[in-house]
Formats: sequence, C-alpha cells, structure tokens
Amino acid sequence: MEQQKKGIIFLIGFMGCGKSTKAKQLAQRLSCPVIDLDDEIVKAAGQSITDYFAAHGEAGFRILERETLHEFAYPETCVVATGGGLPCFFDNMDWINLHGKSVYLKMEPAQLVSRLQKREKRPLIKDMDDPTLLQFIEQKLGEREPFYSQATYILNAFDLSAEELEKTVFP
Ligand SMILES: Nc1ncnc2c1ncn2[C@@H]1O[C@H](COP(=O)(O)OP(=O)(O)OP(=O)(O)O)[C@@H](O)[C@H]1O
Ligand SMILES: O=C(O)C1=C[C@@H](O)[C@@H](O)[C@H](O)C1
Ligand SMILES: [Mg+2]
Repeated sequence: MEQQKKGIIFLIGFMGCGKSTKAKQLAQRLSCPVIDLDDEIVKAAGQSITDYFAAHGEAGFRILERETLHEFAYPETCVVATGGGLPCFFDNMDWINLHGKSVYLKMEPAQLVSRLQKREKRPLIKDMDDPTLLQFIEQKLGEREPFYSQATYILNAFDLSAEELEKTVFP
C-alpha cells in the first residue's frame, strides 16, 4: 500500500533556481495546494516586492517576509515556494525545518544567470547586466550556502524532474 504523502514541503534556494515552477509541479503530482510566499507577501503588502523594497528597504521587507512565513495558515499538506533570501534571515531556517521538510534546489551561478533573464520583478538584481549578475550570485551564494545547506534534502536543480523531487521527499 502506498505510504501517505502528508506534511509541508518547503522549496528553498537562490533566485531563479526554480522554486516557484517546481512547487507548482510537485503540488500537482501530490494533488495538494501550492503556496508561493513571495505572492503572499505581495497580497499582504498590497504592492509589488519591488515597490515594497523601494518604500521600506530590504530590512523592512525581511520583517514582512518573516511574519508571512510564520503566520500563514498552512494546510496540513502543501508545497511552499519560499523567497530566495528567506532562509537566510532571523530564525526562518529553523522554523522551516521544525514545521516541515525542506529541499534546497541547488544550481551553479552560470546556470542561475541563464534562468534570470527576466529581472524587473527581482529588485536585488533588476538593474544588473549578465557579468555583474554572475559576480553578485557568486558572492551571495557564498553567504547563503550555510543556510540553504541546512535543508532536509539537497538536490541538483538543473534538469530536475518533478518525479525525482517527489521521490526525494516521499521515498
Ligand atoms: N526546467 C526549466 N527549464 C527552463 N527554464 C526554467 C525551468 N524551470 C524554471 N525555468 C524558468 O527559470 C526562471 C526561474 O524560475 P522560477 O521563477 O520558478 O524560480 P524561483 O526560484 O521561484 O525564483 P525567485 O526566487 O526569483 O522567485 C523562470 O523564468 C522559469 O520560467
Ligand atoms: O533572493 C532574494 O533576496 C529575493 C528573492 C525573491 O524571491 C524575493 O523574495 C525578493 O526579490 C528577494
Ligand atoms: Mg519564485
């Protein structure tokens, strides 16, 4: 008999690694709701992430981001796409691992650049050209890896299929 596939699955990783895309695909396979915390922040703020950054700075954004993570009414079983920086602030990574399983969708900097061709909705990188973005990613990934690496599972995200992702979280 198939094991019951229950609980909250958090997808984490750098901007562009495919959290939003893979969260939708996994939720479809599991027939459960998908939650994109960036979208929930936009709803809570009543403005885009870019506009919220402009009005409140990154520090203000991180406070709202933490509140949204902690206070969202998660269904018993769901897939959650997190913001790229979310695991790296406050107690967010501990909170995630206490409330569900986490998957770090790992990707090389050059692969991330190729996935980040649309930048206008990503305030941290919206004005960068490709070489500047590559440098930025290399530096930021170095700072963020210690947080991302606390995930329950770490997967190479380039060419990752939704089936493989499902088999990882529900072996
Ligand atoms: N398997 C794939 N092959 C090619 N392109 C892909 C694939 N998966 C996602 N993409 C594209 O890569 C980009 C980044 O994906 P996505 O928005 O899901 O990343 P993200 O991790 O949610 O980023 P962010 O942290 O900025 O929200 C999107 O333009 C998406 O369409
Ligand atoms: O990597 C980051 O710090 C961010 C990623 C996005 O998902 C958004 O949460 C926001 O643009 C910040
Ligand atoms: Mg996303």
